[in-house]
Amino acid sequence: MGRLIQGQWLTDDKLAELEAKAYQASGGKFERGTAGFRNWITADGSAGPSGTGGFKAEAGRYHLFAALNCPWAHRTLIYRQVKKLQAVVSLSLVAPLRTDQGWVFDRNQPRFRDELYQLNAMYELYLKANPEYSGRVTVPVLWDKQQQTIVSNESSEIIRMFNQAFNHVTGDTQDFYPQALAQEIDELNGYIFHHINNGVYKAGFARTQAAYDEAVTGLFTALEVLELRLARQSYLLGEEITEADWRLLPTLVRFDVGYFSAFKCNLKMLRDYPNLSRYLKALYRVPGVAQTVDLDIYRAGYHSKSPLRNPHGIVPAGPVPALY
Ligand SMILES: N[C@@H](CCC(=O)N[C@@H](CS)C(=O)NCC(=O)O)C(=O)O
Repeated sequence: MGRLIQGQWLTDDKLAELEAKAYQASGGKFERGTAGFRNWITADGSAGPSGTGGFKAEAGRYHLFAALNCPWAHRTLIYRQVKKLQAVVSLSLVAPLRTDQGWVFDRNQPRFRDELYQLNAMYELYLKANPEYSGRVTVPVLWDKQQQTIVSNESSEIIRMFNQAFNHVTGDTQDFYPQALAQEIDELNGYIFHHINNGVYKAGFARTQAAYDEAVTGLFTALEVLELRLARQSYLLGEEITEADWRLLPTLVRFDVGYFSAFKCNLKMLRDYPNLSRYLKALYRVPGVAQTVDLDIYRAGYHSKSPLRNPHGIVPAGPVPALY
């Protein structure tokens, strides 16, 4: 994996000591860091809730860097489809497997080539934005071709920009974050992030039994809560799809093929929940969404070789998911 420290790429062996100290300080719990670039694209270029202004929504100006296997990047890919931004915001996909150089592109596979700058690795993009950058090199990244810098590397904010900043460009006015539901969506997002989106990682990356037990209990309790909620209504907030649904989908769609075995989230499979399964299929059928999903990549990605979790890199054959 590795990380940039003052503009230098450091591989995992050099970082292992640093990381072990962080786990020691947290009692074996996995703790997620925060993203470093937090500007906003707005319809008129005025500043958003954080960062600086100057990022006006314009066709052709911005580029999204994403990984198909990354659930956070997945949100942004979904929004690019459902908000009809394919022709407005261009896209590069990294190869769906992290290496000791972090996320890299693959010139031999057209799907995973960077046509914008012919980059070899994502860290080169971070260095283009800031040659002295220190921190994790994460996807997704929303890039401004005009100012040659990163607008944002925080998926929860990129989807809010995609939700409305480009409406005048695309003519698409669907609103997945309506003002009247904003508070309820935020509260549910917080709950789902803590127990489900990040809950699977807390289970999978735990280094003590207690940390794993806590995460897995929280995760399955939350799934039961949502299962009950979906007995009364089609989507999390009622009969209309909202941001809360789009943020849940990437975790649900990876559950049976990835988290169940690779992260030991195995009290139940997602398919054992009738309402969540029906709900997942309904979201999957929204035009454009299926193109953002690749179960074989998830299965291979979550079971890739890892000295801690899967030393031989054996990819399990099942389960065969029932998505369609
Ligand atoms: N805050 C970020 C987190 C994104 C994130 O953690 N991405 C992972 C891939 S799933 C990543 O790129 N990790 C690289 C690393 O941690 O070095 C977001 O939600 O956009």
